[in-house]
Amino acid sequence: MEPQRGHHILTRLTKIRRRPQQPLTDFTELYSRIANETIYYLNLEEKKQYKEALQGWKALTTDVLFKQTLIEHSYPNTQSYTKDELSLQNGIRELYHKSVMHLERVQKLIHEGPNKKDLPSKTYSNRSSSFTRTTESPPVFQMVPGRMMKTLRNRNACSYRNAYSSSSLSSPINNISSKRREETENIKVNFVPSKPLSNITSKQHKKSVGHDDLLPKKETETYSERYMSEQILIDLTNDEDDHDGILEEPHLFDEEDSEDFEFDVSDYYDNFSEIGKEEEQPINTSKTLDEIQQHMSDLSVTSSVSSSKSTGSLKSIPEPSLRFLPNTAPALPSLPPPPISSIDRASSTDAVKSNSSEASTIMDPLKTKHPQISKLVKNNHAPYLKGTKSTPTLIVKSTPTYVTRSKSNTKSSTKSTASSPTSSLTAPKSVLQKPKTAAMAAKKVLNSKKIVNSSAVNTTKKSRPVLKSKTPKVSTSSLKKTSNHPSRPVSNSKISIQSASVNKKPMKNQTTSTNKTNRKISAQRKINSPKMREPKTEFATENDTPLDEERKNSDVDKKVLREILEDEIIDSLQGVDKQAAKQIFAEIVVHGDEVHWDDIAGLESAKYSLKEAVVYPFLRPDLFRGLREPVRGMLLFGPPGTGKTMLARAVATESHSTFFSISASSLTSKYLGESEKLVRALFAIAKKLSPSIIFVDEIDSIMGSRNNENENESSRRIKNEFLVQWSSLSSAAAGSNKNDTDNSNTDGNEDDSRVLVLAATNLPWSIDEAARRRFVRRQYIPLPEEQTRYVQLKKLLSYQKHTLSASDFDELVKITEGFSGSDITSLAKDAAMGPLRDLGDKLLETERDMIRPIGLSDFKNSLEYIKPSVSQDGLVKYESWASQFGSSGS
Ligand SMILES: Nc1ncnc2c1ncn2[C@@H]1O[C@H](COP(=O)(O)OP(=O)(O)OP(=O)(O)O)[C@@H](O)[C@H]1O
Repeated sequence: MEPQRGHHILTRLTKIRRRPQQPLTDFTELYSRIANETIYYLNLEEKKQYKEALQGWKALTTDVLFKQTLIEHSYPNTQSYTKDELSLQNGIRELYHKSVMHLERVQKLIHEGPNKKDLPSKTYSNRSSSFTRTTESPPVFQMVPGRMMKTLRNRNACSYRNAYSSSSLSSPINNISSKRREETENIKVNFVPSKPLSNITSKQHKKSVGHDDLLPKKETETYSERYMSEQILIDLTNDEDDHDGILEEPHLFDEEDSEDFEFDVSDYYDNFSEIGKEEEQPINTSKTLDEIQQHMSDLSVTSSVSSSKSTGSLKSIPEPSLRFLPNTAPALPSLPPPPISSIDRASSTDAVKSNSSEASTIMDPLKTKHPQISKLVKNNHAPYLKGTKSTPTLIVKSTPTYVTRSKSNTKSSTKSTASSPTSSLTAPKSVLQKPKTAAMAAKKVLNSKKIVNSSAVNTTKKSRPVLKSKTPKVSTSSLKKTSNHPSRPVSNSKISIQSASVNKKPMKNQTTSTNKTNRKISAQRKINSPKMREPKTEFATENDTPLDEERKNSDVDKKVLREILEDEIIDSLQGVDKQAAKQIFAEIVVHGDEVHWDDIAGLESAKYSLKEAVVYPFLRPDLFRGLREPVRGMLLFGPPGTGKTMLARAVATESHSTFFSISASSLTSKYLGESEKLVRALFAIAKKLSPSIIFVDEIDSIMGSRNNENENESSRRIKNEFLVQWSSLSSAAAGSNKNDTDNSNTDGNEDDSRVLVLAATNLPWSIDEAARRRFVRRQYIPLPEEQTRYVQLKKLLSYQKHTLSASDFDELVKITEGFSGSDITSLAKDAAMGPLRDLGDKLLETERDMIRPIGLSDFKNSLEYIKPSVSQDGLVKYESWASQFGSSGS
């Protein structure tokens, strides 16, 4: 028994250790915060301070969406969320929905309720968003972290003392009146994150799931009504837990607490729903619409809406169903724009165009900046945000499987639906999920989709499994939209090569895969299809033209395709850790900011080398075989700021290859063995998506000399794995055994060889010898020569007003001797500021055209403090290493 127990403990420990993320604390904090604010706004409602409450609910809903996105952005690996984390996440959503319901209710009361006279005249313009709060905040209920854990585990024993921290009270943010403090001081919060709001509701739902969900709902239903009638709240405990109630199980901690008044947020909510119903009066719908719009334009969180469009679409919607729509859409706080992949560029440009023409007025779920949110609101689906590291973007994902309340069912449904556990937890609502960031991968599929359509009949590789089998039928318009690289030469063989490139085996379960894909697509289509749409959605999109519909479908298709592709690729990789593969996908560089040869001044020799070594072989693989096979490694070395990274990016752009940008940190994991898995996954995916470039900036930090005694075990392992994988590229090519005359490309493995490790370093001498050997080409990128400096300066000033004559340029070229490309850019930027500096404060009033042009004097002034960053001594070292191991690339 003992050894067995020990084994179990070890297994658990290993699991814990390998868990790469821990969002529990963040979720706990967020949950605590929502609960606190909720209590406060409920108090306001109780006191009939509806305007303040409305502002609060709005701010809260917006804030929750934002915070949740941030958390999930930080912890994207939802699959490894623990039960507690999922429970909290679910609880957060539950409270969020309740907040939306209250928002509606309060709006209704403000505009149509009998208590208009109770409304305070005070306006709270600053409370339109939680990000600009300046007025009072709710009191803070301090959570004891351990207690939340206990609460979750012992769902029935969960009361919290309302503990105020003196600091929070004294802070301006939490500056509440002493009276209110007294009122709330005795409140104790009973956090039951996963507790269903009412058993009746759940039961009702259970009954209705089979048939009612397809029937049209009453037009007059509000978001809250719909939510109440449709929700399936996930409870990770079983039913009994709910029936037991708090009294049946003693409090496991702090018995003193139980003497105080206990407060259950959910109960409080429910009570308020009741109160709301009592207080509600029949509403004169005909006169309220404009009022609501007007009022919301004053109060709501900003969102981009075309007022004219909005009015148009609103008019087309029967009023009863509209009345609460405008206020239920959670407005997203402005987030940094995601890097736009070439795939999305067209659509995002459209979005930007349309948004720019729209006036910022009211929150209209039908015309928000975030169409997916509006779609969800239209469908009355609970919005759920997920963000990638860099793109807190939303996409709709259908979750066709219903989740029941039993543990086992929850598990099975998790398996059977999306990869993210949260997606199953929120079923049957549509889920907003993070987009996959494998933009390049998606591009390939989307491109290949085009090819499949056009060349499927002509393809010579009928026997090989082609991506067609994985590619769902999509509309031709979507295909047109997605082919953003018309000039990109993609061989017909590419598709089959891709699907068969790893392990040279046909893709498993070809039919299953097709079916799965089609199911996914059709599930998404169903959401969009008018048949499946619920009444509100139909009203909302009544005016949609077939083109709009087509566009929506194609957007959904693209997103689904991206997901499918990533899943397919990961599934098809054998011997590769799935988590590591997902992480590597996040490393794929999105071609948001392409660099072309012309953008780089000079460096002609380096450019030619790169073309010969990488670009031509990638574009004409048939010519580069046998003796002419392309190199597997190329090193760019030289002083900092000479354009090495630019060159690498230009190579990626010009060779139309998948570009992986890897740094030491992205391969380093503190968990034992994880780094090696990452390296293996990196090379496997690079082969799968070939032609690929694995670009390693500052390669010396990964591939430093192995003789270094200070090197730790982990980096040694990464290095060894990297070298092994790198070698496998060469052997794969050598194994292909092609000769120059063999022009057939039926082998299907040639793309494996189109993987290049491109690296850059400022310290070439510290690279390990084994790695140096693999860099067949070592290109020195020196400081720019006169001609290069001239070209660069000309380029930099080409879009600026300047008075520099040819002789001024000559002078500038002379005085910038020893400057790197980066130094010259800095100098030009600083000189361009000269005319603005002269203006001083007048800058604010001066018209753009009145600003004087840049002159030589500006450059001379800037030269006072912009100095060359590379020393002459350093240059000597580079040159001697270049003459010994490299080739010059000026
Ligand atoms: N040949 C060039 N043509 C145009 N711009 C250049 C050139 N070389 C450098 N620059 C400018 O310098 C900046 C830095 O270049 P880059 O990052 O490619 O240098 P690097 O050699 O990779 O530097 P480091 O070794 O420090 O990473 C570029 O963004 C660009 O503005």
